[in-house]
Amino acid sequence: MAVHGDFSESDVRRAAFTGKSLRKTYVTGETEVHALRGVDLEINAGEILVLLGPSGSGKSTLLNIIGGLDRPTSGELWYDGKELTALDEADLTRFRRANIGFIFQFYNLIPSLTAEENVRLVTDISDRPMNPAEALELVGLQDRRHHFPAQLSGGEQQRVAVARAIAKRPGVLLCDEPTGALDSTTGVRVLETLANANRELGTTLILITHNAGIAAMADRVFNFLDGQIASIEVNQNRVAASEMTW
Ligand SMILES: Nc1ncnc2c1ncn2[C@@H]1O[C@H](COP(=O)(O)OP(=O)(O)OP(=O)(O)O)[C@@H](O)[C@H]1O
Repeated sequence: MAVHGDFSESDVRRAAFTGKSLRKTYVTGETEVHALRGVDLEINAGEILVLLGPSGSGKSTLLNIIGGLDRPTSGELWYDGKELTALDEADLTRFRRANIGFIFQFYNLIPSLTAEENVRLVTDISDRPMNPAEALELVGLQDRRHHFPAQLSGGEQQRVAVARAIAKRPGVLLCDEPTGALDSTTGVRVLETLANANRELGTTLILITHNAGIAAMADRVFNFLDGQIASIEVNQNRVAASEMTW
């Protein structure tokens, strides 16, 4: 897909996470669930990282902690030299607004707003956003910007969600099953737009999937098991999103 825009490396907020002994325990009544059991990690700025693992192994818990939506029960998390686990709520919210874009399985677009208006919701409250039209061009939807979500296919709606997430130029994109609701061809198109953001904007991309095929586009894969990173795979030869099928 062609990508236009005047983005330079200096536009990118450099990102690198370091996690030390991250634990998360959920307590419900008498029951304790150990969702993360002492996770140590390094996430490189600008990499594509895939989190794989069985249901309940802690992937979403980690993603939410990395994105500042939740806090670990214990342990430290650092981003770009700052300790996120030491921030108060207001500063954690500021970190999240400035640095993190989220993409979920279901697109969470506002039905009564056009594609462009959905993106504008984010750009209106960001420091130095892209123009919404420019963000939609990056995901190949410049011709659909005046369409409402109901007038777009599932894959197109997810690409609007990607445009919304990248429009504030976040250093990090966190994606929880971004193709879970899509067929293979449409899912590949969405992954291409994510890979484009990684390549063109230098955005660090962290992606949860149940689909082991998607791991082929990653630089590295964290394999989760029972609240821990059981193994890490390094892909010497990353496969282009456009060449993947499942
Ligand atoms: N808010 C919560 N309260 C209590 N337990 C929770 C909560 N959120 C998650 N858990 C539990 O923590 C464990 C890890 O959940 P998590 O959602 O991180 O797993 P996951 O690997 O993302 O699973 P899936 O692939 O099914 O999304 C699970 O046992 C889950 O039931």
